[in-house]
Amino acid sequence: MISLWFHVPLLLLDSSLTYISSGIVYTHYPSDLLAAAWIVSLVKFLILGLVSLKLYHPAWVSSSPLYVLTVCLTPPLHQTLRPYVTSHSPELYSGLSGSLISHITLLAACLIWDLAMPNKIPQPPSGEDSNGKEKNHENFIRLLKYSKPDWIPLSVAFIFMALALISEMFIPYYMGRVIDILSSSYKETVFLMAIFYMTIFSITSSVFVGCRGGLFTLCISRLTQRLRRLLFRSVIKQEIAFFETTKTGDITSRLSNDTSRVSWSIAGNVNITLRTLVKCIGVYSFMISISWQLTLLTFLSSPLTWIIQKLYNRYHRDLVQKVQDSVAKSSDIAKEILESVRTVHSFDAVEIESKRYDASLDEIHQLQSRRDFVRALYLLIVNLAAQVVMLIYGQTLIENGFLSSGKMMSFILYQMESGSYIRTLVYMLSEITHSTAAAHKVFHYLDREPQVSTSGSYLPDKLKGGFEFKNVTFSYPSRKDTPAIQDISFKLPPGSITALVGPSGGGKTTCVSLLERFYKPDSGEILLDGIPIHQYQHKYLHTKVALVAQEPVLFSGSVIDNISYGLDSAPEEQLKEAARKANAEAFIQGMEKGYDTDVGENGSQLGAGQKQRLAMARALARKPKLLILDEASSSLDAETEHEIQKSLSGLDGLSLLIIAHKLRTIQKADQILVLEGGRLAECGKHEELIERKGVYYRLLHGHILQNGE
Ligand SMILES: Nc1ncnc2c1ncn2[C@@H]1O[C@H](COP(=O)(O)OP(=O)(O)OP(=O)(O)O)[C@@H](O)[C@H]1O
Repeated sequence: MISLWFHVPLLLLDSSLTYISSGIVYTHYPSDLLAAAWIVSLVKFLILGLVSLKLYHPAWVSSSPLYVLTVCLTPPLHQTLRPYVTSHSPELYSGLSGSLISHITLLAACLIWDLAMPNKIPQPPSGEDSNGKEKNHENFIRLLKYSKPDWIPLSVAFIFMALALISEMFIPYYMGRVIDILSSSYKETVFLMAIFYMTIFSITSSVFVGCRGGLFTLCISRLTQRLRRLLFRSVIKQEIAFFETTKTGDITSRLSNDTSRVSWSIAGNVNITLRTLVKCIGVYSFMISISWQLTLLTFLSSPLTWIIQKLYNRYHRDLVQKVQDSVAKSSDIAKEILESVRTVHSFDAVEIESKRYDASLDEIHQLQSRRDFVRALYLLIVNLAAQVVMLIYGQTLIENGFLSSGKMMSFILYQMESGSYIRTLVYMLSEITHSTAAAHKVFHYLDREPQVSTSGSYLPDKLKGGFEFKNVTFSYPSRKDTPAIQDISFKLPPGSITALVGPSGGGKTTCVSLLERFYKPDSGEILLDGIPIHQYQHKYLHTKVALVAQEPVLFSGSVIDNISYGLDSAPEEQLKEAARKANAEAFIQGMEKGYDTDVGENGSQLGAGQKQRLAMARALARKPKLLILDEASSSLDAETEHEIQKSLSGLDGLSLLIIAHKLRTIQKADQILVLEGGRLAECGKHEELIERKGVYYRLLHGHILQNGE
């Protein structure tokens, strides 16, 4: 369990280092054993930390630098706390005994931990983790590339950032000078100069900060917009199955939350990280120039801050993820309820649904409160830890005349800033990689290729319009093991009328979806004039096959906008002609603004029959070769239905594929295809099928009994 190759070299190196460095430091600095102990531990940490990285550490030591840090911190911490606990003053450790004590204590602690909680032993990083880090790195580079078009405003922003930092850094320095002037011999000109410089640096830093902030915000919003545009284009072209297996909430959350998160990670977080890094360097230079001893003490507290920050980051990140998930869940619930508001009302479930939404809001609130509480606690601990040690030691330096109170004041101001910079740096370094995890989700959609290819390029000069299903079998992606249709073959000759009938679940809609290329057949082929439909140019095919669904979707906008939907340019006369054929002209002209009347969101200002006729006009406006009417006349009265059929049958070369439950309307069809259980059960004319007394006969018989027709 205990790896000799890890512990023995560390122990030997530790004791030799303690021996040598103690000798040097204590001889040069005999008056303060405590400070010397901390300096020795810092030196040891730097050397041992580097060496330990090269040693293979046992599985139960989660990280070798952490192990070394604990070993190095134990002696000076012991020395610091000793006077308070035992009233003995700090004393010199001999090299080997000091190291042995800390190593043995730590080993014992590890063993007890190991025996008490074997499952909590951290595992060495797996290949998957390092892969993940690599991926994050790649994502980060890719994001940088997306920011390339903004390189000019970004560069200017960085220049403003540097100028703002330089100005900011002089402010605490001049504050200290003011205090020194006030507490020693007061000279008005010197005092006024110090105040003047302070004012100038304050003003310039504010101006530069404003310019920098404005430019960064501009770049962030431009990047967000760029990502959203690309993502939307990529998502919208995916095949229908993608939308069936992916929640809409998931997609909208990628579009709204993740894209802006990603932009922040690149422009925002990189800005903050660089700014903090430069500030850190500047602040520490000023601090060293004031007192190197105090600066060293601050450095020593930095690892502690670092560990606390690391732990906090991990916990905080999980919480933030949970908050995001619960927000997405809550908006999914709201969306679902609002979309089915009619059902909610008709079942009088308003109260139940309101409570369901309330519960989701409560969950968000609880998680957010927990996140804020943890943050407050963490800030308290971190600030206390850093300040106390430094203040005690600073007081000793002032008493011994090594430091003026003004300089101490400047130092405190710098030190307060430095602590927050270190925390920000650690936070940001992990936040950048973490935000690129959001980028990973965005890129996943961005890089996704539609499973149903839209790359066909065949554009015939002339099209007869004969469709054919050849041994087509298909199962939906969500039900791979149950085929929706099996080995179906039939032909739709140009200019013919075909009816698809059959019991519910027989596979009628599936055939239509395959014709529309919403899905790709698992086997078999669908041909148009003898050529597989996937070889035709996507847009061309969709002008030749038009669908009118039972509940057509209209878009907010005018009547004419809806009829011309998806057509790049179509003469107005062609659109009106389509409206006439769909028997829609009379009701359109009866409306206040005629063709310019707004139909409302999803055509809410139209009745069901009007919507169907408008959808039919939209389909006819593209001059299709095959018009699919999926229960498309269910909301029409018999007279309108008859009118439409009459005008459609007059269209040269147009084939009709009618899915109808009203079997009366299809009796004149050239062929009737009966689908049952995903198979083609019967095929023929109405009279032939009646004679056969099969599925169609049973369906018709049942239908007559039901409707009394
Ligand atoms: N999106 C889908 N995902 C998974 N299975 C589906 C999907 N759509 C339909 N199915 C299944 O495929 C089979 C054929 O369904 P289809 O909708 O094509 O039948 P239909 O004859 O049009 O029925 P109806 O007359 O009720 O509309 C059914 O078993 C159905 O449950």
